[in-house]
Parts: sequence; structure tokens; C-alpha cells
Amino acid sequence: MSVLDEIIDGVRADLAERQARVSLDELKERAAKAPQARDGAAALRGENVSVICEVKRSSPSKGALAAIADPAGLAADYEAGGAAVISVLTEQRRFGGSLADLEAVRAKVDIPILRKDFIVTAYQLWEARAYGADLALLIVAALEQEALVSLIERAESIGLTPLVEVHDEDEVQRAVDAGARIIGVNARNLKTLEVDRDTFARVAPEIPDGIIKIAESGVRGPHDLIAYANDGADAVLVGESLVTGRDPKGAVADLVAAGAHPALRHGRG
Ligand SMILES: O=P(O)(O)OC[C@@H](O)[C@@H](O)c1c[nH]c2ccccc12
Repeated sequence: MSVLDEIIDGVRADLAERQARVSLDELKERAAKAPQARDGAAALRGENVSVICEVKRSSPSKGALAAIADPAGLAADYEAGGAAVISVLTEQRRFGGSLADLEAVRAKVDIPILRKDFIVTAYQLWEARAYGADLALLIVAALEQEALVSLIERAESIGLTPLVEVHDEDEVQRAVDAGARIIGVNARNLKTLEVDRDTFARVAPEIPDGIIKIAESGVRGPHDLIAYANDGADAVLVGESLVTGRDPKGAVADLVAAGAHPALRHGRG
């Protein structure tokens, strides 16, 4: 069994508990009362390379990263540093996240928020909306094609912008066929947890023009953002280096400044 399969088993068990506690109808009522979703694609489409900053306490590859007693405070620092979008990991067992984190971050920041989790059913999309997310991650490797297609459609129909994650060329094809408009290339293979920063350069050329391209994982600082941008990234998604650093706001500002360099505009569409 791959790491991804193990994670998804845990996610399904936790999901079953929540489903037993909160009915889909209750969730839908809560989602109806949530503030209208912000435009996640618009936030990522600007002239500059956008920075998506992640609230992440731990990871299956590294274990504990940071306690993050105040996820909303961290997100506010990210926003003050110039983040375009906040990613909140809500998976509990391996990443130490929760829907409460999502809710707290929503209450504090005005920029769009991505629910980062292992979404396998529409119930989780309704949760995302009910707790204030604007975008939702859908991982191609975790979904059959039929499920991917229907979750993309469902996300859009409830006002969530799907960010579709891939790791190789075949998954790009599946994402495109399923109608993805934002594709994230994860440098980390979720089946083995290995990071290969060359993944984006290899896989991104397969993504058609007009689709927003995000380079995910392994960004240590501005030099990695610049490398990803030169390979065509419209945005980068950064977690570990921000939560383990001393000055998240300053680190985000440095990334944002690098992403605003006019030399990077050439060749990105
Ligand atoms: O901490 P990093 O290396 O900066 O990576 C952030 C983000 O890309 C990573 O957390 C991630 C990308 N895709 C995921 C899917 C599930 C869980 C986590 C992820």
C-alpha cells in the first residue's frame, strides 16, 4: 500500500465520523450562510508570479514542523507579506490540520483560501464551502477519472474553484480531460514522498496554454521561485520553509518581490 493509500484510508475513517455527526443537509445550510466565495483564479492570474502560502503543522515525510498555536495569526502574516492565496491543510492524522483551522483563518484574512486535503467525496466540498474555503484541492492520483470529473463539476457548481494536482504527464492529461482550469504540479510524489524539483519543468510543458500552472512543494526561497517561474509557473505553493522559518511575513515578502521581477514576465502567458 502506498503512503497515499494509507493517508486516504485515514481520511475516509475521519470522514465517516463527521458524516455520522453532521448531515449533508446541515452542511449545505451552513454553506448557504457562508460569505460568497472569492475568485481564486483571479488571485492567481496576475502579471506577477503569485505566492500561495500554506498553514501546515506536520507532514508524513518530515513529521512535526511547527506547533502553529495561532493559525489565523500565521495566515495574517502571510497576507501582510503579500500572499495571493492561503492554503490550509485540514487533514488531521498526518498533517495536524482541521476544519477549525480553516474557519479561524477565514475569519482573519480577506484573500482566497484553499482547502488542502484529500478530497474523495462531494461532502468534503460542502465542508470546504461551509467553513469558508474558496478553492479546493483535488488530487488526480487519489481519484478515479469519473470521480475527478464529477468533483470538478460539483466544486464549480457550489462556487469553489478546483485546483487539480498532478505529478506526471499522464495525470496532466487526465486533469485536462476532466476540465481543470488550474493545475498544480506537485514536486513530491505522494506515493513515495520523494521530492524532485525537476518535476515541474518536465510536466508543465504538457499543460495547455490558458490553464493556470502552479509549482507545488520544495520552495526553499526566492531562487526556487525564480527557477519555477522560468519554467512557466504562474504561482508557487510554499509550506515547510515558511512554517519552519523565523519570519514568515518577511519570507513571504521576499518571495513576492522575486515573483514581481519584470524579467520573469517573459515567456509566461
Ligand atoms: O512544504 P512544501 O514542500 O513547501 O510543500 C507545500 C505543498 O506543496 C505540500 O504541502 C503539498 C502539495 N500537495 C499536497 C497534497 C496533500 C498534502 C500536502 C501537499
